[in-house]
Amino acid sequence: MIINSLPETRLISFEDVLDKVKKIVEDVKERGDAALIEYTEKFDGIKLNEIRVSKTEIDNQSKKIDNNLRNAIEIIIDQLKEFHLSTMPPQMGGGKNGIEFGIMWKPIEKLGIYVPGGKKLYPSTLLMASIPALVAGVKEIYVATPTKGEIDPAIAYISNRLGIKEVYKIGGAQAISALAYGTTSVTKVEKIVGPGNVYVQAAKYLVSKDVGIDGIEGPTELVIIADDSANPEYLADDLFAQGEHGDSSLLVLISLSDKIAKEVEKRLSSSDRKYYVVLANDLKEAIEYANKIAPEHLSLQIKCPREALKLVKNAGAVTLGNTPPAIIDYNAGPNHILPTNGWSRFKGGLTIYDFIKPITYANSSSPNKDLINAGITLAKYEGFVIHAKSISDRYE
Ligand SMILES: NC(=O)c1ccc[n+]([C@@H]2O[C@H](COP(=O)([O-])OP(=O)(O)OC[C@H]3O[C@@H](n4cnc5c(N)ncnc54)[C@H](O)[C@@H]3O)[C@@H](O)[C@H]2O)c1
Ligand SMILES: N[C@H](CO)Cc1c[nH]c[nH+]1
Ligand SMILES: [Zn+2]
Repeated sequence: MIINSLPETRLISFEDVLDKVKKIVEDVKERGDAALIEYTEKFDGIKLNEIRVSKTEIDNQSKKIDNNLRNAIEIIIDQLKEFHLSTMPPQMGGGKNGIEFGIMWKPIEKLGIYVPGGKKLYPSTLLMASIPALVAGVKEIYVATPTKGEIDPAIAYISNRLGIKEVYKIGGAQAISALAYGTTSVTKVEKIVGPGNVYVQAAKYLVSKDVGIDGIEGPTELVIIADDSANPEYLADDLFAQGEHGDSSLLVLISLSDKIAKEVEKRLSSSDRKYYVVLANDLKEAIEYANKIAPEHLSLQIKCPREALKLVKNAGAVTLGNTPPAIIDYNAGPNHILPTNGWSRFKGGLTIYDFIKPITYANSSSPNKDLINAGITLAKYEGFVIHAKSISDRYE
């Protein structure tokens, strides 16, 4: 179905399932493994003997991938590492008025990664989350992913290759609750990252009062801005491609050309899912529309993508010109774990900064007198006389 207006809302929002998910999260928190086993049978149709994947299963499944896939994974590991290494924070800090100040970046100790696996397989997501985590120095990574019985061979291979500590055969809200609160089989973590459907994201939202989360990365979103230089076949391919994730994907074409819009619509009409196709009067208006949607993926298939890039305010990741958005999903370097539901208004995709914490410090034996007095004055103004005394006793 083609809709010739901008989307007003996302196709499915996690608010629609919050009540249901809350029950699952609380049940797992209370009953642990028993609840995990029940929900996995109910939602994934799998009777689990063991929640944690054994080392033997990981080793045996790893061996099932062929050389071609193994080489592809190695090339992608290299590419992602290079990108994330290029974003490492420089040494920061300095001093003023006799105070030495600085910042120390420390990795999160125990990290949980959710790797989706309901409708499709996502070993690529395991790479996208674990590589920046490892570059950032995270030592213990725990992975939850729904299975069809045995662990997927590529996920098993990557887990071995990257030294993932434990892998659990659980998905959905129950997996998020288990990582957040711990069960007999599942290790409690400090932070949970990773994309997934609305159940997964609603659960992340609910547990975020107790553990860190990376944000909301729900059903895939793609907005393309195209002009008459774009290839209608590529445009349709890109929309179809992100539609592969499921019916909840939000797919939007903002066209500066009536002819291109019509040609793409012709191609899309063979599909029975929702596409939004709208015309914009000029590039400025097209970018305004995109900024308002604040999509996960933004593709600028126009003559002057670099100029347009400067006007982009809200997007998870942007591909320029003919670059296919799917290259971000697999092998460009930047992350495919990206904010959805308009969250790109205030956050970006996953980077090493999701895995390190800044710990600031200050040190001084003889600060400048005016600075000392400024602190004492403000402390007294606030009524914190002992704060003031603790400063003046040292330095006055
Ligand atoms: N934004 C991003 O960065 C990004 C990246 C990759 C994938 N994605 C998105 O991740 C999603 C993956 O979704 P998926 O469903 O294939 O896999 P998933 O692993 O996210 O979800 C599967 C789990 O959902 C739970 N579930 C399914 N139906 C349920 C129901 N009726 N009630 C309660 N729980 C239920 C089950 O527990 C199941 O294990 C897609 O929407 C895709 O677009 C987003
Ligand atoms: N497009 C997804 C992010 O929304 C990422 C992905 C993984 N595999 C294929 N695509
Ligand atoms: Zn994709």
